[in-house]
Amino acid sequence: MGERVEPVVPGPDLVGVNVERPLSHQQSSVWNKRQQAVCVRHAFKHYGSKNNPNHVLSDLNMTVAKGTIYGLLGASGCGKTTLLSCIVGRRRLNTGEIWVLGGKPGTRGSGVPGKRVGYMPQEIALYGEFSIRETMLYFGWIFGMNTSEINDRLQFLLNFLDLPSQNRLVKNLSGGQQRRVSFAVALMHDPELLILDEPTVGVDPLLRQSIWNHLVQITKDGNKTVIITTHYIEEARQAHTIGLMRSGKFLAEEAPHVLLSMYGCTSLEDVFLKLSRKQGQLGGAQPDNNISNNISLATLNWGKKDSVSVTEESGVVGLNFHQSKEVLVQDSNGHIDYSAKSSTSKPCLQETCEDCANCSEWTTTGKIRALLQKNFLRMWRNVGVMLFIFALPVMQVILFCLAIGGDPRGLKLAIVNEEAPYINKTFQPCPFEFGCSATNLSCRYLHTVNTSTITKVFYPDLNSAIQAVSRGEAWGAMHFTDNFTDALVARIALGKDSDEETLDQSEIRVHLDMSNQQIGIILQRDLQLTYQNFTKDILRDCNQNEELAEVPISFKKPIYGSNQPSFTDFVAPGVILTIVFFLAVALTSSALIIERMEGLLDRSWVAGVTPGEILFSHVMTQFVVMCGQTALVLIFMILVFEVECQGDIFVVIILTILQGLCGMCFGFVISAVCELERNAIQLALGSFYPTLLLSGVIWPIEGMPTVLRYVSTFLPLTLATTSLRAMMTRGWSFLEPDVYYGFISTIVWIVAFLTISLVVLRTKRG
Ligand SMILES: Nc1ncnc2c1ncn2[C@@H]1O[C@H](COP(=O)(O)OP(=O)(O)OP(=O)(O)O)[C@@H](O)[C@H]1O
Repeated sequence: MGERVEPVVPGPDLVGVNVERPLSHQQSSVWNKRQQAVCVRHAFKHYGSKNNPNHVLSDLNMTVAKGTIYGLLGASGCGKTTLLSCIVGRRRLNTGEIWVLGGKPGTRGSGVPGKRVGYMPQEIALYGEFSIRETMLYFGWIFGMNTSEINDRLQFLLNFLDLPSQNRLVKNLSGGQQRRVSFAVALMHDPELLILDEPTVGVDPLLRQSIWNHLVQITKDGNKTVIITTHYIEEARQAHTIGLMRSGKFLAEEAPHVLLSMYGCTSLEDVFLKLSRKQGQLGGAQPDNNISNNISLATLNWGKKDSVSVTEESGVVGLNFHQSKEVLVQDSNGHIDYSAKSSTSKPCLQETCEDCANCSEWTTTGKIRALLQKNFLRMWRNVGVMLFIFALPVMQVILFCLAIGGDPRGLKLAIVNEEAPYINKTFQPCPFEFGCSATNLSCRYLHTVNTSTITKVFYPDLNSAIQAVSRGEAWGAMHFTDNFTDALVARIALGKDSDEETLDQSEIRVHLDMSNQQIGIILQRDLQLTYQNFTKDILRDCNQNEELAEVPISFKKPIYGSNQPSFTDFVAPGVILTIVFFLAVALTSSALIIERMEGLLDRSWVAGVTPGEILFSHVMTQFVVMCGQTALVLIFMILVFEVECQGDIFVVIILTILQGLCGMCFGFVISAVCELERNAIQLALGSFYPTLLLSGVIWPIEGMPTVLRYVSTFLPLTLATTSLRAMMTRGWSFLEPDVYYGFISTIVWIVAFLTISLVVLRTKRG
């Protein structure tokens, strides 16, 4: 008994076939060094609220020895991925402790998450538009490798995993090839701990075998550890230890051959079923205490010449080492120790983290460089989308300038002129010789009407004209009585002494369709102006002072703007900011969601990239795009369509860029808050109209009820719009409060949005 017994683990030679493989001397000595790669104690984790929690991990204990393969098995939804994400520092336990490679995940200097861990998530989690080489370069840089190291490793992985040409785009690879690339990414930096979440799902048997072969290979020297989940229970025979998980606990944590022998089963699936039934009967995870009696049988039946040398500290230990009160430990003399010592009370072996010294070399700058290159490459690869991103603001400006602010033209006016004769129902045009003695003043008035705005349509009687308006054929009906001229002359001559009939007959009667306020007001304005011009003409012809026709208010040269203000000039500043703000929202609102849904964000977190670094890289990338968009918007608005800009163009540009930045940050908030892309789109679109309506872009906020006006002031676009309007239309400098309030408000919003995004991202990261 004193002679050394070689431990045995099932070999990798055939997938699903239990072939025993003696451990190397080196490996077994490593196991005996009591090194733990991962140690989990009393782990509790739930999702959902405290009132309605979904308990996923309940008092779970796990020990993974260094230099071993640990197969994590269990039914779908039992909590495997959750456990792994806690191990890699993606999520935090509610209670309990986790030690990984001698440190606590997420703590400074632990290297986890970070380069000490290689993680292959369940999803493919690759950038489809990247080639295999670009994918490897990106992840290599993230892990602080230099390009020549990456190239060397890439060549090895291409050969080893039988990958196609390194220049093939990931999206054009088959599902199996993509999985292999994803596996290669996890192996890229040769991590100490490899965590593989179902790497063999949907993979053909040959490839599965080669994956397992490699895992066995890399753990051989005892320095690398692998935790792997799989639904193909039988393939896990090749692991050194198996953790059978159910309802958030381990039913057993044991070497596969021991499990098979102990339960007298020929397949691990049967063991799992047996244990699950047992757990069901017991109503918990406590295993059968009598099971230890089978252990001697198990060990006796094991192998032809070997017995199982299991040590508590190796991680390849007795039945349910951490779950039961029974501990199977074989002493140096080969005696099995059944002492009822609960392993759950055993603390994790805390070692110093020797390899963390070089963790600090792995700088934020390197990661940000990789993230920036990745973001720009993604943009470049989607060049069609990029062109659209730049064409969109130009299109919006062109459409705005062409469609908004112009005076309506060709407005039909139904005219009934009882003074003008009809011959055979055909209108007899008015004579054009208008002298002072001209008898037909209604014709003269009509002649003065601005024909580009108003199109005159003549009707024989008032009734048919009004019906035309009712049918929508004209915007108004204008009626002159049959003795309009005489009555008007008498009215002018008699003045205040005019009788009722004279006043009535000299009136130009207009019945307008006022359903469209803009058109109604324009018609009123034009008809009144026409009357002013008409009376001026007459007075001039009759050698009278034509100024008598003027309304005695004189509008001098305006202090700001012109006497004929354009609606375009009023709306343009708000429209510039709205376009830049919401384009930036559109650019960023789904940026993180897409990465999150594709599992890429998870991969980045585990690689040790922080939320701040991710946000910063996105801000930088989108900022470049946004500057281009801002330039195009301002060039088209100011240079091409000659929208008035009285102020300092440099300050105008700065404010516009800041608003774009503000929109980007708002987009990041949406992206961080929303789980699904469609929710992000809904939120972005849903915020567009309220912001547009309440920010004084299309209507002065002075027209709003007081409360709404107050609310409006605190929106990101309101003060900025007022500021830009003041600069563009009044030419005010930055020193005016109206101007600098816009800057202050924008900067405050940027900081607020960035803070919210960071907090939400950190919370979601766990
Ligand atoms: N982010 C989350 N929010 C709420 N519940 C979650 C979340 N992630 C997982 N769950 C729930 O936790 C439980 C365990 O999920 P987990 O993904 O860990 O299981 P799993 O064993 O990995 O499953 P599978 O083998 O199918 O991948 C499931 O009921 C799942 O619905």
